[in-house]
Amino acid sequence: MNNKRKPFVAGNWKMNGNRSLVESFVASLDSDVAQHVDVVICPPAVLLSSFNSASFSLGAQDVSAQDNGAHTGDMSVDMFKEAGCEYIIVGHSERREDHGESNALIADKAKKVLAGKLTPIVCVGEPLSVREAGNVESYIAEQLDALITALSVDELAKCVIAYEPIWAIGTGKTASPEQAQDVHRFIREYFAKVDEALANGLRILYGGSVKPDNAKTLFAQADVDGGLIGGASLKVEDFISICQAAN
Ligand SMILES: O=C(CO)COP(=O)(O)O
Repeated sequence: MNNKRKPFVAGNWKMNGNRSLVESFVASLDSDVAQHVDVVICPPAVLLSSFNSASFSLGAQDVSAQDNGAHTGDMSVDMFKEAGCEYIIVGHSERREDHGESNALIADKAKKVLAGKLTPIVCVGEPLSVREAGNVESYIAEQLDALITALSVDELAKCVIAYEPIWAIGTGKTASPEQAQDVHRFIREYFAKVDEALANGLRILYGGSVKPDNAKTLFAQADVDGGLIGGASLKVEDFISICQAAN
């Protein structure tokens, strides 16, 4: 963690949670937790309207790349904005896998989110086979290239990047702090080739089996600016300890 960049912790509830979980978060997550950390909860879209708290921000888990129209089941940036979202996750590996989302589509989505003046949290990360073959950097570079091609330097500077190795998501196999730092450094250096100031200011989150007992060492890495938390963001005490670890 670098003290020039404000720490950031986002909880991605995925397809989990209900109104009673929302209530426990609103009751327990007070503004002390979010004093020095940007705290975001990304619940399923239907739960967004149940949140009423000024202590943390809201995010969506995905968005359409279209403005409106005949796209059954999709939701637009404007809709999420009206529902109180400040952030939208795009390119999560589960969206890439379950819905065949391409790097180009994800870059379009990020551009649309920025046009609506919200912040995209853009996910990248490799499957185990790519890591075992020693191709992590070229794989991540290809994911970043689509974004760098579609967005201006000013737009890129407004993004948050999340590195989520697929083999670490929901598996309990967290990347070691060194593995996380190696890829985070690579990502920052890759952006530095575009623009140094952009790279220095960019917040890069780690995601993949972050828990209260490993958060502190992960967040202590120089290029890890916080986390994107799945399973542990469904337990309010665990999520609070992870936010505290980022403080
Ligand atoms: O995919 C993730 C967050 O977006 C990480 O999930 P887990 O924390 O459950 O591994």
